[in-house]
Amino acid sequence: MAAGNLPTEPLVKLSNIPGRGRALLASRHIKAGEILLSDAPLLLYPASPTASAPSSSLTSTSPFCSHCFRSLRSDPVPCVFCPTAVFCSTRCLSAGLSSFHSPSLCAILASLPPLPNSDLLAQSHFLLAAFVLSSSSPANFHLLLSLDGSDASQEDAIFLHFLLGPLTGFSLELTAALIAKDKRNSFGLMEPLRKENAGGRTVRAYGIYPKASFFNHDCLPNACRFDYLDRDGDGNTSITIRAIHDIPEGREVCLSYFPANWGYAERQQRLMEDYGFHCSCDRCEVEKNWKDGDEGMEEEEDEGVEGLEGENCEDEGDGDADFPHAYFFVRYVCDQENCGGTMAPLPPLPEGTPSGLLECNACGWLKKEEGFGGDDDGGDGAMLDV
Ligand SMILES: C[S@@+](CC[C@H](N)C(=O)[O-])C[C@H]1O[C@@H](n2cnc3c(N)ncnc32)[C@H](O)[C@@H]1O
Repeated sequence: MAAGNLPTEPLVKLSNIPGRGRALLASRHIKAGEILLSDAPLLLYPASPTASAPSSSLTSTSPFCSHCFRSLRSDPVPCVFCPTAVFCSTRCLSAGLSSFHSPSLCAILASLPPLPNSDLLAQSHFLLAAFVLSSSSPANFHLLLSLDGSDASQEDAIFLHFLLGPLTGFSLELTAALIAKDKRNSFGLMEPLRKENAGGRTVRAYGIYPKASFFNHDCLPNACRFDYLDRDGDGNTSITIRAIHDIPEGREVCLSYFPANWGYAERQQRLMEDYGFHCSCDRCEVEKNWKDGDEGMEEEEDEGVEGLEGENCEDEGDGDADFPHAYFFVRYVCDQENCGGTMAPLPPLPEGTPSGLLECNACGWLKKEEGFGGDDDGGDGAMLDV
C-alpha cells in the first residue's frame, strides 16, 4: 500500500443535509487518489470465530489473531482463560487480556450457549465489545451512542438482552439502540481474497470508525474505503478513505455501503432494511426505470464499455442514456474473477503528479490507469458485472 502524504488540513468537513443527516463535504478541490481520512476504530469485534467452524459455535479457534486480527502465521499463542481466543504474539495476548479478552469476558464468551445464526453471534461480540468500551472509555462509549441509529429488530434485541443483559447491565432499550448503531455504522473488514475463498469472501471482523461513520451512501460513490489488516506495524486496523476521482470543493463525499456492482432491487432492499432509507441517487433514478431483467444489461453494458473506452470520467453525464454510469463500471469496478471491489487511484505523488495506478479495495489488484479496457489490465479487457 502506498500511504502517500497525509494532508495537514482536513479534506472533509461535517455538515447537515436535510433528508440525509450528517454528511462529509469536500473542504477543497480533491484530486483522484487523495487520502480523505484515516480513522482508527472505536471498537472492533470478530465476525465469527472461524470460517471452518459452525457459525453458531463459540468454542473453536480462529485463523486470525483475536486482538489485532492479522492472519496467524507460526506459533500462535492460545488464550490462557478460554478455548476461543488465540493471539499472534505474547504482546497481543497481554493487550487482549487487558481489553476484550479479560478473564471475566473470556468466561462469558466460553459460557454462552450455541447461537441460532451468525448474525446473532456477531451482535453478541459487538455488545460485549461495547460493554468493554463503556468501562474502559466512557467518552468513546458516548461517542458510539451519538452515532446514527436508534431502532433495531425488537426480536434480536430481546433475545440478546435476555442473553447478555445480566452480564453487561445494558437495558433492553440500550441493547436495541446499540444494535442499531452497529448495523448502520459498522465496516466489515474482509478476509483477503484467496483462491480458497474466491466463491464467497467472508468478513473477518467488524469495526466502528467514529469519523468514517459520517460518510453517507451513494450507489456511484466518489470515494472508497481501504483496509490493510495484515500489514505490519501499528494501526493495521485503521481504515483509509481515498477519492476515486476528482471531487470539487463543497461536493458531498459518499461511499457505497456494499459492492457497487449490486443490482437496483438488491441495493434498495439492503438500504431500507439495514439503513432505513430509500436511495434516490442519480444511478437509482436511472435504474428504477429499467424493466425487470435489465439488471444483467449484458448487451447494453458491452456497448457501454466500447463506447466509453478512453473517455474522461468527468463526462459521466454524456454516456448512453440507458446506462450513463457505464464509465464507472469500466474504470472503477474491479474485473478480477469473483471480486467486484472498487478501484481507486493510489495517492498522487508528493509533487501532485497522479500515481497512474488504480488499486482494488477488495482484492488489492493494481492496474495501470491508462490500461482500462485495454491490454494493460491483464489482457482480459473490461467486463461488467451488474
Ligand atoms: C453511516 S450513517 C451516515 C451518517 C448519518 N447521515 C448521520 O447523520 O450520522 C448511515 C445513515 O445515514 C443516512 N444516509 C446515508 N446515506 C443516505 C442517502 N443517500 N440518503 C439518505 N440518507 C442517507 C441513513 O440514515 C443511514 O442509516
